[in-house]
Amino acid sequence: MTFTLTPITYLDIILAALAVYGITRVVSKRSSLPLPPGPRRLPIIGNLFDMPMSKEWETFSKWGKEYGDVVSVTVLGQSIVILNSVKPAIDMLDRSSAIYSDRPVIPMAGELVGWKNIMGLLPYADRHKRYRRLAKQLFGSTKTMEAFHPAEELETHRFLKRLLSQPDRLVQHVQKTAGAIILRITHGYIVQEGEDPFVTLADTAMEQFSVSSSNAFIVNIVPALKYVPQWMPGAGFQKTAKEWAATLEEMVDRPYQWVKSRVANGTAEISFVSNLLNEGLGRGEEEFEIKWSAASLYSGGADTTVSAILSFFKAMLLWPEIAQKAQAEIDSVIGNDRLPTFADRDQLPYVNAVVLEALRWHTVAPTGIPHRVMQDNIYNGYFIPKGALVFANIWKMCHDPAVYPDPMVFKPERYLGQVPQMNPSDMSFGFGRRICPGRVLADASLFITCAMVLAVYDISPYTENGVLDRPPTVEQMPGLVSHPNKFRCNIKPRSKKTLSLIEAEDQS
Ligand code: HEM
Repeated sequence: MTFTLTPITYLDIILAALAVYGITRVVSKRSSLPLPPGPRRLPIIGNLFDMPMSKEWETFSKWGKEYGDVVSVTVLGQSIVILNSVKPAIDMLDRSSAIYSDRPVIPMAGELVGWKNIMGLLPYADRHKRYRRLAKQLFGSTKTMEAFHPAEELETHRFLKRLLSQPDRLVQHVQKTAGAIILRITHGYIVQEGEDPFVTLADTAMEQFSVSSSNAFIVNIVPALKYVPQWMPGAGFQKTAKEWAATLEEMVDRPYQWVKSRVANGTAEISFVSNLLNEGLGRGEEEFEIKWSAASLYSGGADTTVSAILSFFKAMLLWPEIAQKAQAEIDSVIGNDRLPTFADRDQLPYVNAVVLEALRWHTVAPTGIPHRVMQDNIYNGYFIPKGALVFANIWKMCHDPAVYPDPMVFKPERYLGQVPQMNPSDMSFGFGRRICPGRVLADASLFITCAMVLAVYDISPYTENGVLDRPPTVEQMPGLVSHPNKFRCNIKPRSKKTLSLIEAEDQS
């Protein structure tokens, strides 16, 4: 796919700076209290040139060392507050969630393409609360999630089979399985082997989201440009926005119509959408909210789960002794006549600790999604202005040596024994009223994948023409959702017995 982007020039930046100059002055005069500390601001542009172009969490962590756990910068009049430890994140985003739960407006992705209707970008208002209520009914707790355990087990078994037939396509299989599980739960849809039309559509729309929410589009820096008509020179982004809006609409509507027709003829599987339609919902506004909240779950859940599962594979490659310890636990609890299931979970403390460590070691959403402050506020003597964007530096929280000694080492033992270290689920899924609504599903997917994969496969260094690969480097790639950097590995059945478990007919 090719994208036409509008390059940003210094003139653009200066224009944007002048446009917001007035706002800066108003904000800075609103309180006599100081903003939280941070790097020195220049007149008008503030910290524009201090802002990292990617991997923000690294710069944010450096600032944290210099200025403390609550840091602030200003970019073209926009205040940005960075929280580098759990305490201020809980104080502000959880305890004061009534005023810390809005989201920023992203002109290109949100307004022009239409992603503003997705849960993650909705303003904090009634519609957002209704979406969340719907999602909570579905998988708000381990109990409600139980209805979907058979589907999770079945799809993960299909994943094992795909790995057997094409072990070199790990990333594609993980992507397919994550999409398959969510589409099954939200729409009762079973993905096709090979290319699946709904998965392809969703992946295209997500790719477009990633570009349209970046500063590659100047309209994201100068929002007033969104009013420029399409025929004006330089307004090519309006045409792109129209095309991408059509993809998004299709991604939201097609799977919904698919379920609707099955509910009408009585052949729909149990799912988020079919449950709601069977309850008699689905007219006008309700229909809009059902289909957009279902699509929100796909867009929030597919890529994040992929990142977490890939990091698990990489960790098992780098720390084979940990994989062996987990395998010994699985063998002693389950034997090797069947695959693990959710019913075994309580008897597998070490595997559960591997799941937690995978979540911490590689931080899937290193800076979360920014929250926007809805009212002026004071925190520890600092002024937090209305409209400020608050980033939780989740990467730092998960790699703080004071909380997790040797933070780059994968050590599931951290969570076992008399004095376990902090549970990384407490921060990995964000905070307050915006906390990830898919966290119970994410945890379930991670557990069943780790348990089933370890039960039947050995993960070892890749060999090409008899030459062993060197251990992969450990790096988090840029992005709101960060994947581990590329690596390859051998994935082989542990024994003839486990091979027969992989090849067996589906259990569920
Ligand atoms: C390992 C997997 C996952 C991680 C680490 C993760 C992490 C996060 C984080 C950090 C946020 C931002 C929270 C905040 O603003 O404070 C978030 C939001 C969100 N997540 Fe997840 N997530 C994961 C899986 C999922 C899954 C499986 C789903 C859906 C099925 C999902 C759906 C969402 C949605 C819809 C939001 C937006 C919530 C809102 O704005 O109200 N996520 N997630």
